[in-house]
Amino acid sequence: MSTSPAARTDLELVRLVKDYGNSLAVAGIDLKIAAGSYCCLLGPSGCGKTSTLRMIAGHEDPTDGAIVLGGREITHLSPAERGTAMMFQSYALFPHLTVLDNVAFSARMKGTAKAERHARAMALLRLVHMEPYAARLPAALSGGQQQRVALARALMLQPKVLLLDEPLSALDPFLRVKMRAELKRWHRELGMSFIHVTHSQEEAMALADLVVVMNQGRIEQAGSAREVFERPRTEFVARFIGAHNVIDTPAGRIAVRTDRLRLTEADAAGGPVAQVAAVEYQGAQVLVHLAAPDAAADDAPAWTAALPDADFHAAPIEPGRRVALRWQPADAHALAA
Ligand SMILES: Nc1ncnc2c1ncn2[C@@H]1O[C@H](COP(=O)(O)OP(=O)(O)OP(=O)(O)O)[C@@H](O)[C@H]1O
Repeated sequence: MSTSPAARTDLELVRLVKDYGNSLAVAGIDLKIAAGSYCCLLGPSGCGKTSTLRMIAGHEDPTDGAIVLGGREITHLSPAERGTAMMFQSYALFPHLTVLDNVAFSARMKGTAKAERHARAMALLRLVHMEPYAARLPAALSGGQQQRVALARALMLQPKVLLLDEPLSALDPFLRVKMRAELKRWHRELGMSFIHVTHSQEEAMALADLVVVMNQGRIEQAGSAREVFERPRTEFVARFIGAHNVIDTPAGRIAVRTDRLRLTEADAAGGPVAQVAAVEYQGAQVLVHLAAPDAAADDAPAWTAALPDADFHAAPIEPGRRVALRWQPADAHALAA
């Protein structure tokens, strides 16, 4: 499905707030999501990502601010009127209805004739490779199959934006990777925006064109996966995305990727010094975990250098050794205070 540029629909959140009284879940966020994007709202438990998604869906009333879809304010419209559809974590299929009737349910509520709604539901089941299961009840499906049906059911509403609340969290790790590829394919084929809530940075990096990192009801950084990974804006983002070191320097706090950190003799002039706490062989690279000089014995290592295996084996480093941390100036990213 492709749309002309004029028909492309942005979703915009304007100073959006959700205050539950005892907790400020979303603290006034501004965000623009281009039509056709795959956006992941990423952050730890309690950061406000589900509240944000539920406000976009119309399942939660914002305390303040606005939600605009394609130039139309939808802040206070009912879920069915706003051009969004939500796929829930639990899939929420009706247990007593067949797969076909589950998918066709919203059209039945709207009074669409049986032949037409069944034809549309079948076409969507074909899209998600579930056509052979149309007559089954949900209990006779695997988790991955139920999820496909839930997706087809959400698509029946012909949304401009599909909202996915932790869609992969109930699946085992093997199926999760498989379904990740499926989500990407469906997104490409359907051309609508997907907004996907996750606490997994790996999932967000694999799927999203736009990664929105949230912390305590605020957006820490929004950008492409590469931007967020290569130039984390804050210490929170650097630590949450992982594979970064946060290092204090005279010029301020910086982030340096673990694969860009190099180790030299500790008596070379200048730079932070560390003690090798542990060495972990990982095949293509070797992780050297480093303790700050003033660390207590049971502190977690402060930094990690991921060294190419050939470099490590050419000059092996033993635990207990004192080393200096080195990096190229271009690999140091200043972090906002
Ligand atoms: N219905 C509610 N009533 C009161 N407080 C709530 C309600 N829903 C969420 N909260 C609080 O708002 C904050 C944000 O919750 P939210 O569910 O949006 O975060 P989240 O990032 O999606 O977390 P999780 O990954 O655990 O679902 C939390 O402190 C939570 O306890």
